[in-house]
Amino acid sequence: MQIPRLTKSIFLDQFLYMQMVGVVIGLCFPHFLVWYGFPPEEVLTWQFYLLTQVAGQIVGLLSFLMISMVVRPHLKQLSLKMQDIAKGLNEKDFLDYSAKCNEELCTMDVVSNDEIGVSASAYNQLLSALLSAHENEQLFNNFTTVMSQNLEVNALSEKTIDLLISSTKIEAATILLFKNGEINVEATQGILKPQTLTEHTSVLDAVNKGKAQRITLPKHIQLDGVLTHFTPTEVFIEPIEFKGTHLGVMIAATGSEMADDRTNTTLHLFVRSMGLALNNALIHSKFQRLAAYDGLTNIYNRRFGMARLKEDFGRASREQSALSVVMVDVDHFKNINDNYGHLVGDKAIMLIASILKDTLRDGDIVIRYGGEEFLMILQGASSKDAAEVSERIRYQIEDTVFNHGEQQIGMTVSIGVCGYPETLVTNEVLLLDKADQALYHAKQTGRNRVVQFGALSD
Ligand SMILES: Nc1nc2c(ncn2[C@@H]2O[C@H](COP(=O)(O)OP(=O)(O)OP(=O)(O)O)[C@@H](O)[C@H]2O)c(=O)[nH]1
Repeated sequence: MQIPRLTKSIFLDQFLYMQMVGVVIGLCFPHFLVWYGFPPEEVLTWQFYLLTQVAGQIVGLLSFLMISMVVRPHLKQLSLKMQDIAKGLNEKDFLDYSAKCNEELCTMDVVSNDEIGVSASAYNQLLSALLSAHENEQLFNNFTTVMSQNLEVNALSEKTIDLLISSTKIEAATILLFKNGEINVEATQGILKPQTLTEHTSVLDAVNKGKAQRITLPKHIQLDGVLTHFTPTEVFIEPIEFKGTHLGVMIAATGSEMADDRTNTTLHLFVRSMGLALNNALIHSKFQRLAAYDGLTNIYNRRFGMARLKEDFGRASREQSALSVVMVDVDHFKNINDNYGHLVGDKAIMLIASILKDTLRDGDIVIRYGGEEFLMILQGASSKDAAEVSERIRYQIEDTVFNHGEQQIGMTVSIGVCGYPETLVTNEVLLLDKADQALYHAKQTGRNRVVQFGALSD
């Protein structure tokens, strides 16, 4: 039953109704006393009426005060806390509010099982739903940033695993990707021997057939040291796909605690969204490779080589460290083309490129500089060191016989070397130019030779 509202305040309405009840009680009470046996001449007097009216008003007032004292503080607490949330939501960064929000500060005490208690507990549930929705929003924002800011497959995979482990119950994870017919470990954290997972049937099923698996391990089964450093409770094998193409698989394991809803949702969302981001990253790396490599020899092309030389020279001149460039040119290469055809010439170029590549140390690079001309950048090598390496290369090429059917084709190279800072040049183009002069000298003085620029100028 709804009692009509008299004012805009429920508490004021309550007060007015209690006063009305007081008036009615004050009017009825003398008649009740007559019915009970009191003499009418004593109780049906205006003085007695006045007295009962006053008593009725006092009872009405006390009842209003009691209700105000019992109910009002709870409602007030609820309204203040709700105002706090509203303020927190309006602020730009809800993060501050949620960080400050502890049980004492934000939650309501549930002190009764009536509507007031139900409101308090509904408020608490709403608050925790709001905080967890906000946490999820933050997490997905971070994930979107990771996806949009990382175009490298490796960085993207590593950062996704970092985020997954830091924000869910997942404690170890590995991302395996399918590339050039092989499954490779792209990023891993907390998984022992991730490489062995590439042969596991469940993993192969995920990669080849897109089959997801969730394995719950009973508590008594100890898998210590097999998959992770800890005892996993659940292992997820989730295929990573893009438009039906299987790109790879994410393997994730929870630690002591089972995966909660947030972990499940996050894991699935990450895996689903990663398909697109990884596909973009793979395309990007293919383009990068195409842009940096020479199609015939699969070594760096001139464009990439020049950019790299600029960087290396900049570092060497800043740190005053050694850097040598070596120009290698095949002798009378035109004859090979003329005598055996261009296809054989191409194979000969490929052979020379692979010999050069195999001779170099880690960190040194070989570039196809022109048709049958190669450039090598040797970091930390003096001109003397570079000449020694060049001499080995010259000898090895001279010693290698290139078989074409029945025929055996011999090749030689001429090499020009220039080293910084022995030859004190101001930029990398000048350094190259000096090596080119040394090469020219090698050609002019009979070919199949190594010439150092420094020796030239002496
Ligand atoms: N097959 C093949 N030949 C190429 C390629 N690039 C350049 N050449 C050939 O390499 C030859 C280079 O000839 P030249 O510059 O005259 O030099 P060379 O015959 O090696 O003589 P020297 O350098 O003076 O010892 C030319 O015949 C080019 O056509 C290539 O990618 N494939």
